[in-house]
Amino acid sequence: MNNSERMDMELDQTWMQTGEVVESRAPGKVIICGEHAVVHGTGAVAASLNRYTVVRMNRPPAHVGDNGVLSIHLPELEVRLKWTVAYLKQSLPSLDQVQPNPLTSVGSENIKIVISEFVEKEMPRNSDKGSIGGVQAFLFLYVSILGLRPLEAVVTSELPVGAGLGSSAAFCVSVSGALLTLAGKLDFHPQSSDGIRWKDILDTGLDLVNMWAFEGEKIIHGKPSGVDNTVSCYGHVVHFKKGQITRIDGQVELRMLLTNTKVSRNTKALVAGVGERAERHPEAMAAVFQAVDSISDEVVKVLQSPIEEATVPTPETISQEDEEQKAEERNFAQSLFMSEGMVINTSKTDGNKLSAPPRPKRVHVLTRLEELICMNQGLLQCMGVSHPTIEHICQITSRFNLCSKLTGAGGGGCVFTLLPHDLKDIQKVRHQLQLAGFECFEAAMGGKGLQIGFRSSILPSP
Ligand SMILES: Nc1ncnc2c1ncn2[C@@H]1O[C@H](COP(=O)(O)OP(=O)(O)OP(=O)(O)O)[C@@H](O)[C@H]1O
Ligand SMILES: C[C@@](O)(CCO)CC(=O)[O-]
Ligand SMILES: [Mg+2]
Repeated sequence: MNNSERMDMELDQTWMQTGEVVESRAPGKVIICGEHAVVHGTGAVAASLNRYTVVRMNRPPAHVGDNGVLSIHLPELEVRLKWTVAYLKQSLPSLDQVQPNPLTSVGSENIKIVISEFVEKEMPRNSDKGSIGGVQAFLFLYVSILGLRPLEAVVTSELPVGAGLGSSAAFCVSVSGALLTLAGKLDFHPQSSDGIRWKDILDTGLDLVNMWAFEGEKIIHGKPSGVDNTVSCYGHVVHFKKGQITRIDGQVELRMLLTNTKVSRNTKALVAGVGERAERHPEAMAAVFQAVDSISDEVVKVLQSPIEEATVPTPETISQEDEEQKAEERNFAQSLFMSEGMVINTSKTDGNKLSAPPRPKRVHVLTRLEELICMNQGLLQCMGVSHPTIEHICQITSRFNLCSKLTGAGGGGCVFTLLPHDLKDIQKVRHQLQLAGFECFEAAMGGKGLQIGFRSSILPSP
């Protein structure tokens, strides 16, 4: 039985009441470039992934009152919890007295402390930190947005948890989306573009979801930049810097392979580790972050450039251009020829003149992107967040002239490999990765963000 069938069965068995049933789905993400540095204020480019976390919530009818229960089922964490509302009110008196205000997160810090103490007390002693963090984030969002009311929730996911694909953000976004829908705070586009099941949310509502999801991410992550929840919420490919987002409607369609190292890691610890390294070596790390920022800027330019191929300059074309442009292009051309195994005879270069290549060479924009991705992987090594398994995957894919880098927090998790459109032997690459013990899958980037689905009679009027 797959996840969705399991959820359906569960819903049908337990939720056949007349209450409201809402579904919410939020995508995972890949970071094309800029992770970690983005926490320190530089830019990152990220895209939503066609894999989702889905929440189903049932709010029983009002007459159920305090005899109703709050039940949370998180199958990915093997967590099932249930309390009567009466018990919650008795255990959390300070929260019972506050009227929830879904429109602002002011005052959240106090609620977080109360919830954290409650979860420590209620969860089994041997619970792992991941489960505790997930339950804390859920309860915090529930109390803040809906208050202490009966609710049944199941959260399943197509994303590997804790593997760099933004599972924590998809969790926070989908939970916030469902709760805000039940609280009546979201408005929907009259025409749903995904059939009757999924509705798109108007932007003001998405801003609200993103604000709450960020608060949830803080509980799981410690110090998130906000890039993961933003991409999961709004979807598409975005450039993110200091909370500012710019959607990139690029010309270049990206294909990628994701390989899971299966090495478990924790984003909170990795982000903290980079922060400590930055404190030990402030200047060196500032330079590393600055280099990542330049890479992100260039990735944006490449993604927005026309699909037609760029021409690598010949000596004739160079002589027509200004000096600065010449130097930049010469370096780029040299690095390309070198990476293709061609020998550059530097003695033949004369000042700004490039030794003549055999013939004018045309370079696809994807080649530039690949090079930037490799550079970013090198800088992530400098930050101390790579891992031998990540390096191993990079080596395997480089045998096929493919470029890979970690995505997300690193330290294990998933590696992302850019696939050229004309790549014919993808099966060979996959086979080599599988022989080395890795699991991989092809995924699409840049789809929609959060969407809401309704069951029964509560479809919003068009
Ligand atoms: N489906 C889920 N159900 C419950 N909790 C989840 C779920 N998905 C993620 N989480 C919470 O998020 C934590 C994993 O988040 P973490 O940030 O470490 O990894 P990630 O988000 O998958 O990767 P990255 O942040 O690098 O993109 C889990 O331990 C859990 O607390
Ligand atoms: C490592 C990090 O940069 C990305 C995790 O997907 C953390 C963050 O931005 O919050
Ligand atoms: Mg995360």
